[in-house]
Amino acid sequence: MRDLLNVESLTISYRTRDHLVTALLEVSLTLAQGEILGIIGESGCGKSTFSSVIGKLLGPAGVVENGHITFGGKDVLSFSGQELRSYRANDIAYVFQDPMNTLDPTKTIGAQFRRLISASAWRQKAIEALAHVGLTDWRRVLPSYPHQLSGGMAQRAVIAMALIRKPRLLIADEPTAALDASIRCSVMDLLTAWCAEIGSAMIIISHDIPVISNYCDRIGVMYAGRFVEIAPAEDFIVGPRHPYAMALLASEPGQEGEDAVLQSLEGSPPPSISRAPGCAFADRCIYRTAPCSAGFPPLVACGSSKVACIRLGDIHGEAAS
Ligand SMILES: Nc1ncnc2c1ncn2[C@@H]1O[C@H](COP(=O)(O)OP(=O)(O)OP(=O)(O)O)[C@@H](O)[C@H]1O
Repeated sequence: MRDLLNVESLTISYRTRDHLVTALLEVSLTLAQGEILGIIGESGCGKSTFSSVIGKLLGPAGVVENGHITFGGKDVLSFSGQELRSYRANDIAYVFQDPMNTLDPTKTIGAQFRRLISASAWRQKAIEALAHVGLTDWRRVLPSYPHQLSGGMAQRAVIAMALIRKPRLLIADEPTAALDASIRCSVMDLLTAWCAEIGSAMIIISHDIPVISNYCDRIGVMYAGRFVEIAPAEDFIVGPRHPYAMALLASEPGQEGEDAVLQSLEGSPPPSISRAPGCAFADRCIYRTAPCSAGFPPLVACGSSKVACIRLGDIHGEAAS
């Protein structure tokens, strides 16, 4: 499969009143056309920064200190004016956690579709898009204001608006976290089915590991501003390699051992992302040794995965290739 997105050595900070706060450190990743990548990691590890910068949506405090992003071979960070507008309108789309923050509360759903589609056939296209996400009662939905819809209906309308222009990449940041548990699967089903139909790649950010493992081709685990493991979903779910990924998975309900006791992930991520040498997870890692503090391990191939840990051979009895 051809590459759609290429992120190379990306380092990003936020400017605060008196200093720079690091958010991403030397992050590299490739996404193929049509591929679904899930990103997991505790709060503050850089997931939202990573997803925002792909759309050049960092905001005025964000500083790209280093690195490149190419999308379809074009240099995203150099986009401005019409080129940036066209990229955001046609190539990528976002679905965020809370549909009420995405939709304009002062306009009906119909008016919001009309703003998106300039063609005179906007109504028919909107009806078809709503049907795609299971909202067949368009006579009710189109004249409704967002607050007149349930959370699930509003998120389906957001998905319809995101996919109606057939983006090449959809970024879904916690797309079902604000929805009732009973409809999460159906919303994920329709989101991924529609992306597959139009050949759109997806990046799904979620704290929900079962969701990520069910729907994604690959899983990227972030810790303190870096990817520490990137693995095919089916390999990851049966055997994560990085100690942080192992601990994350072991702390998931359903992963209790024979004693029926769920392991907890001790400690918490660093309050701010440090650029000091050494593995950022070492403080919490049961496998740490003195060399872990010497320099950050790069992501290296390990079977079909990439893992950033110098203790891989000792932990799993296998050498990184
Ligand atoms: N506007 C900002 N100004 C200063 N620091 C910021 C800003 N936005 C994010 N950060 C910092 O950048 C780092 C990465 O944050 P980011 O929001 O990308 O993480 P995240 O993994 O998405 O977290 P969450 O799961 O809570 O959304 C954190 O240390 C965070 O405090």
